Amino acid sequence: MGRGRYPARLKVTVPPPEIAARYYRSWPAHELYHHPDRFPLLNAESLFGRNAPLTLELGCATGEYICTLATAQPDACFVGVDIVAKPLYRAVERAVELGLENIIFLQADARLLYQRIPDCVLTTIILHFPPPLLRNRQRNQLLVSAQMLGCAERSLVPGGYLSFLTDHPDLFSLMQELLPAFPRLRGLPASPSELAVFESHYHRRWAARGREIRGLRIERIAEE
Ligand SMILES: C[S@@+](CC[C@H](N)C(=O)[O-])C[C@H]1O[C@@H](n2cnc3c(N)ncnc32)[C@H](O)[C@@H]1O
Repeated sequence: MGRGRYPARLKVTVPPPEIAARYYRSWPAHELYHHPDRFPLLNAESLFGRNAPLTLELGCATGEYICTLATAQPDACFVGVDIVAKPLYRAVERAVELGLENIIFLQADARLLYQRIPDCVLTTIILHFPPPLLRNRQRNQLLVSAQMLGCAERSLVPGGYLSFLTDHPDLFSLMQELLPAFPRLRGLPASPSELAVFESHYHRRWAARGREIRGLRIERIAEE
């Protein structure tokens, strides 16, 4: 199995049209790259038709974690993004099983989405177990990047935060190296309870193998 992508053997079915219309969107990379204005802005108003706190998960895979959050916070809105469609079909099944009305899954390259996120619209960004750096030349494919942090600094509301977890020491160091360039973001160590939330496949997987899980709660601080 690839280290960064979800298992190709995952058995899922494409959601029927009426379910897909409710829970699933696909924004093709080529079109998003060349014609970003053809896509809606990523905020609660345009995606859910209401003004509500919005949480975005980057690389949500089968949506285990974000569905747990959406169940616990029915008044807030949630968007799970993944570049691969198959795990998102499973995420949609999960949302249907749970009867969720406050979540959408979006198949898109997260790195092309940042430009569609307005300022100060997100209360939380989740980045748990993003793919690691495998080779140096893949550096521009990383989700841990200055581009992502620039988006977080701009799009999080003051007091909002980015939850970052990884089992990969190099990715953790990279995040720490990048952070000082963003004066409105402050990285705090993840609390023991944040590190112990085993609500995702990869969290359980790496913890079961005894890998050390590192995390940061990166807060968007208010202007002076
Ligand atoms: C290791 S999995 C982690 C999944 C989940 N967050 C968890 O904790 O179990 C990384 C996920 O990131 C997704 N991913 C990788 N690059 C991406 C990108 N550029 N945009 C969106 N998703 C991406 C992969 O498809 C995969 O589902």
